[in-house]
Amino acid sequence: MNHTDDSLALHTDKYQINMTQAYWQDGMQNRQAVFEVYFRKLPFHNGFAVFAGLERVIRYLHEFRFTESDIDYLREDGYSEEFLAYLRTLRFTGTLRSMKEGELVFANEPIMRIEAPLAEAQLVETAILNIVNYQTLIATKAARIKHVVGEEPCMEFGTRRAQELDAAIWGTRAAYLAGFGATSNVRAGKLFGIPVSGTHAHAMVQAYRDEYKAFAQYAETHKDCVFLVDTYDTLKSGVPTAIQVAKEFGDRIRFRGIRLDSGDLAYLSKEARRMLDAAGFTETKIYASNDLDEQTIINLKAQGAQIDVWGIGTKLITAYDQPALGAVYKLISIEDENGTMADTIKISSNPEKISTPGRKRVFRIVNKASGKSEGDYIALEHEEPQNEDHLHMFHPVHTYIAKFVSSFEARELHHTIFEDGSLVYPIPALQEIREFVQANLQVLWEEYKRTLNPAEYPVNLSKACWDNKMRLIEEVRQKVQQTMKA
Ligand SMILES: Nc1ncnc2c1ncn2[C@@H]1O[C@H](COP(=O)(O)OP(=O)(O)OP(=O)(O)O)[C@@H](O)[C@H]1O
Ligand SMILES: O=P(O)(O)OC[C@H]1O[C@H](OP(=O)(O)OP(=O)(O)O)[C@H](O)[C@@H]1O
Ligand SMILES: O=C(O)c1cccnc1
Repeated sequence: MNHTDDSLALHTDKYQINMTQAYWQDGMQNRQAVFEVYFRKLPFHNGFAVFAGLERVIRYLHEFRFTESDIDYLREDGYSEEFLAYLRTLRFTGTLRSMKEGELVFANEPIMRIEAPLAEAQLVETAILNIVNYQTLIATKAARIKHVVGEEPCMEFGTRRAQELDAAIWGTRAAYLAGFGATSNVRAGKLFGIPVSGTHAHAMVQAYRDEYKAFAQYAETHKDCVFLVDTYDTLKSGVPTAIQVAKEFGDRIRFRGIRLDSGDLAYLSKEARRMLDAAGFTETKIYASNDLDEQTIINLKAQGAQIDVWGIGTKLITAYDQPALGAVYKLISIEDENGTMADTIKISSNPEKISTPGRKRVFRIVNKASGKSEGDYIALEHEEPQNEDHLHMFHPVHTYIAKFVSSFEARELHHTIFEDGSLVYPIPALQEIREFVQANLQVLWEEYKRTLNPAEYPVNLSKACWDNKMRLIEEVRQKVQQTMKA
């Protein structure tokens, strides 16, 4: 490395810096700009996503600055001294409104809203999307897996397969937040207080060239023992040897379990259970791992597998079946040359992809009688849906799909995190976020939670928000027509 890696300011796409340069040269850099973060499609065909990444976004914005090494590097790239001097002064001075980490989020609703001088808001886009896309994706995958597992513990085993070090660490945190119970990554334990636990690998049995010696040595050195029983022959050698060592060591160890890591996990777990029970080890748990995900787990359960603890690595930490969430960062409002805010829109031939202009608030409309959510309601900044007796909720594209809701609680989902550059939000403990996820899931009807073909959760626009969108679409249409005539 030629330069010290002492900041994340350059963790951005070059075009952000180039746009910033254009704004700065034009004197536009301090115009207030409002951007929103949202995705258009839920990952894994799931019925909801679990938002994760806020804590890291907070750290990033808090520390945002171009260091001398960043400036030196940009100088080599030919940027002018005047522009570099300007970059050196930049800090995040804006306002961030965001959903809390652990909030359930759906397609086409703003997760975050960044309101800042244009240059700042533009420069932070890439890192914010990088963080939110990955962490939300993994938290959602973890929630899917946890949903099919149910009450049994899930352990995160993915570090060796993760897309490098950061992904392992923050992915583990996302998995824990969404309901996993422990990780094998010791550094994640140190950094975030996640419970760390583990068994042992085939290498240990191979190193001793003998299962008995390996298990016995493990038992000599550890009170809690989980023996990996599939190195040679699970039922003929692994399980009997584990039982033998456990009997020999008696009270000197706690024989917590055995781990199965290959072969037919349903058959082997049932046989192993029978053998452990027959030997009196009815409390000893059966751990299973080997490329597990929600599909294999559903299948194993359907076969009556006797698995008590699930170790899940590759398919979780890499979001194997959908390796990217497509959250975007879109400009929704910008200060014009007269100092007034003007809403902006991005048109698409696909109506679902047309952005929704203007500063907005998102509410979860919870039916007071059932305690369940009727859907999310996106309103313009000044609106107070809570004050309405009957809320008209209609589909933003197919507007005839509509209902009136009464006796509801409109829970606002955005919170102020930074106010004019100051952090005003107390970052919650990870444990609290974990509990928040479970409480949020309680509010969702089961129809939205099933992993296969879930029902589509309503995300509606208020009439005022919808009208504003239609007004801008018409404005753009007229502008395009005038351009064509000219
Ligand atoms: N009873 C089962 N029903 C459905 N899937 C299973 C069952 N048992 C195991 N699996 C899954 O099938 C896949 C089998 O993996 P693989 O082909 O690598 O076989 P293996 O026995 O694990 O071999 P290896 O020794 O190379 O690990 C894994 O994803 C595993 O989780
Ligand atoms: O299967 P995952 O969900 O990724 O869980 C982690 C895997 O990592 C370990 O073995 P590794 O894959 O390194 O080697 P092995 O399976 O060939 O023993 C462990 O035994 C699991 O199988
Ligand atoms: O502790 C384990 O059993 C473990 C840890 C990482 C990967 N696979 C298994």
